[in-house]
Amino acid sequence: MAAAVELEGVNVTFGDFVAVKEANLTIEPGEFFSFLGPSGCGKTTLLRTISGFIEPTRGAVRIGGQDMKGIGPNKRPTALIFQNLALFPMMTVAENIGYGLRVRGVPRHERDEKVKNLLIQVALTEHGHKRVSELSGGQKQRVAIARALAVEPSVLLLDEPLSALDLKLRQHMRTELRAIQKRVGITFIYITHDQGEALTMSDRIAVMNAGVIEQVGDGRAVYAEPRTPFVASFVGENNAIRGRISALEGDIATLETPLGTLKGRNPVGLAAGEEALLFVRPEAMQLRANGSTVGFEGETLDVAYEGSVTHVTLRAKTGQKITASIGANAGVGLPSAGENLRIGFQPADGLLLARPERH
Ligand SMILES: Nc1ncnc2c1ncn2[C@@H]1O[C@H](COP(=O)(O)OP(=O)(O)OP(=O)(O)O)[C@@H](O)[C@H]1O
Repeated sequence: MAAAVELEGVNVTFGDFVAVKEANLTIEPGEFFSFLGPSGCGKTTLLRTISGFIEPTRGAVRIGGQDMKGIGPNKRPTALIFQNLALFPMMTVAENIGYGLRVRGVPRHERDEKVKNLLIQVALTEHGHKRVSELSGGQKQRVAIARALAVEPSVLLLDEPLSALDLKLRQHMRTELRAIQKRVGITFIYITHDQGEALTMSDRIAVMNAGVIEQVGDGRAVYAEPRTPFVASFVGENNAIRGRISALEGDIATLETPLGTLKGRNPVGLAAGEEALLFVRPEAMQLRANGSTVGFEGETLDVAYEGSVTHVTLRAKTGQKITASIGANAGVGLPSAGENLRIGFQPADGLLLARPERH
C-alpha cells in the first residue's frame, strides 16, 4: 500500500524567512502521527502544505502515492479540523455532520444513513437533533470530527483541536480521539505544542524546532532516547549540565563539569575532548545519593508538593538550579529548604548529546 503522506525535501519560505526546512517524512496508512513543537516552529505551515492551502517552495508532497502539485485543497483526499472548529451553531448536530454531503449532492436517504453511522462512531447517537450551541465543548469537538469524516477523507488533519478546552476535558478527549481514530482506521495527522497530548495519542511524533524536524519516533523514543538537545529539553522536563568528555568506557562516557566529574550514556558517539551536554531527568535524580551513583552537592531551595510527586529544586555550587522529582512512594524523607545534600543519579540515566554549536 502507498504511504498515506510523503514529504520529500519540502521547504516553505515566506520572503527570506524559512518556515519549513527540508522536511522528509513518510506517514503510514492508519497511523496517528503528531507534529510537536513550540509556537512558531512551522507546524501549521506544514499542515497547510499537506492540505493544499500552501504550495511548497521546493520539494514534493505525495498523498496515497500521488504527487499533489497543483491540486487544490478541495481536490485532495484530506479534511482539516481547525482550532475554532467552524461549526454552524444554528444547525443541528446531524445537519452539521451531513453538510459536506449535501453540498456534494448526496441523496437524502444515503446522507441520513451515513450521518447515523457517524453519530455512532463519535458516540453522539442521542444528540443528532440538538443544536450545536446546546452542546458541551467535548461534544462539539466530536461533531467537528464527524463532519470532517463524512466526506471520507483518507487523511484527517487536526490543528490543535483541543486547545480551547479545559484541562480535564482535554485529557478526556485524548482518549476519545484515539478511540475514534482506531474505529475509523484512517490516518490522523495532529499538530500540537502539548507534549502530553502528543505522547499519549500518537503512534509516532515528529518533533519540530525552528522549521526543522529534529527527530521522528514513537513516544518512548523521543522521551527516552532524544537525539538532540532541543528534543531532550522540549519533550518532558530535563536538567542539562555542560561539560567536556574526558574518558570513554563502552556506552558510558565521563564528563568533566563545573559541578565535578559526572557520567552518562553516549548514544551519539561523542569523542574524548568534545564539549557535551549531559541530560538527567528530574525523576532520575536521587536525594542523599550514595556510592553507586555519580553526583554533586546541592542546597535545597524549594520543595513543591504536587500530590503524586514532589519537585525539589536544588542549587549546585555553581548556582545552577537542578530539579529532582520524588515519587510519593519513593520512601525517602524530603529535605527542608536550606538543607545541603548530595544529589546523584545512575550513569545509565544520564544522556550525553553534542552541544548545539556543533550542528
Ligand atoms: N503567510 C505567512 N507569511 C509570513 N510568515 C508566515 C506566514 N505564515 C507563517 N509565517 C511564519 O512562519 C513561522 C511558522 O508559523 P506556523 O504558523 O507554521 O507555526 P506553528 O508552529 O504552527 O505555531 P503556533 O503553534 O503558534 O500556531 C512563524 O514564524 C510565522 O510567523
